[in-house]
Amino acid sequence: MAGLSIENVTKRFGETNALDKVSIQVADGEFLAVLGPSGCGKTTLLRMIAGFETVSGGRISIGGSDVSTPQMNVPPEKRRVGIVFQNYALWPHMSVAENIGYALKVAGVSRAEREARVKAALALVNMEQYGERRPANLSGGQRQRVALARCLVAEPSLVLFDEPLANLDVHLRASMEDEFADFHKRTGTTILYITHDQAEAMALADRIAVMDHGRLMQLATPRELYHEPANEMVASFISQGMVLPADVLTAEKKGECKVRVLGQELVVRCRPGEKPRRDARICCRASQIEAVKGKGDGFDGSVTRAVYRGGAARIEFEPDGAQQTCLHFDQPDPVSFAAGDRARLRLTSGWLIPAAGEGA
Ligand SMILES: Nc1ncnc2c1ncn2[C@@H]1O[C@H](COP(=O)(O)OP(=O)(O)OP(=O)(O)O)[C@@H](O)[C@H]1O
Repeated sequence: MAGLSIENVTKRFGETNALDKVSIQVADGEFLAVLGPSGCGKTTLLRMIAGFETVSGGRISIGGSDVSTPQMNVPPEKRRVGIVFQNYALWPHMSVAENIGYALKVAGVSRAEREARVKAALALVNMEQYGERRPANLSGGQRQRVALARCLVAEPSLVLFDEPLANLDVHLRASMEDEFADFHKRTGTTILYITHDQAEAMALADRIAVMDHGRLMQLATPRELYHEPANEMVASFISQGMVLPADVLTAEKKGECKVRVLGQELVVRCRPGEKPRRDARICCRASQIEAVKGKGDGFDGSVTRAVYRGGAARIEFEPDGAQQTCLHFDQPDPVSFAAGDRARLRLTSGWLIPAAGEGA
């Protein structure tokens, strides 16, 4: 297996900057997810790593050797990059074993070696007993495992997953997530996993690269993305974080500072070196909002929506004088809030979003 280095990569399609100076280092054996909304450049990045697309600027190297620069492009078949697509593209008239061994056959690998490698690849995805089956007689999850085995048989230096679970139903997705995680643990394969599903990325990846409009917004562990988003996009994209205007009142001390938000003063976590400033933003989570009884510290407003979801209700709330701001939190049973109710809320904590330009 090998590491992957993406350095300052830019891709232009006419006027469109599909990727803009993206840099991502994937360590040998790491599982890295690339996450972002539709059109953020995920597929373009994957196609460039695989060699199907040239780079306009920057450099891509695999295992320390350059494979893409504006001057040269190592062809896909010479990169030893495996790809698992969302549509498995298995040959229906071939058995599972034939599907997996086909590329080896075309490459002139002897029958004995082919059989041994197909058997080993089937074992890697826990499909030893299915070699003689036709793809039509497999479940969606099993087909995806065959597609993975077919990619592994070529002994790739890294494996790219292109939204591999997008076609599966919810239950199967969950069990395939477990299988992929297990597979990664067993084999130590370097994996770059493209998805727009953040739950999937969080469940699987060591680190996640969040992209938006062709730019890398933040590259961090799932926990860090959730607790310490580097900018407003990541704060609101990951787990529906709420972004609220704030004034920073005190300088950072022991990773915290005092802010004023919606008229309430509170202490939030922050990066080292933060200084008092106006027009800042904090990110807060549903679990950091609570109802206040009486006239304690907090802010008044109206409940705009209460949706019961079994065991708890999601309450949406508009603070007085802040029409653009919608807060949401969960109220466990017994649910008392209803649309139209007046209420007083307070924030219990939050994260001060670094000022623009402070980097990911
Ligand atoms: N061949 C092309 N010619 C022109 N523009 C392109 C081409 N391929 C991609 N783009 C543009 O580049 C941007 C990034 O597209 P890309 O397909 O990489 O996004 P994505 O994140 O994979 O989106 P999705 O999740 O919807 O597949 C988009 O604005 C897209 O319209």
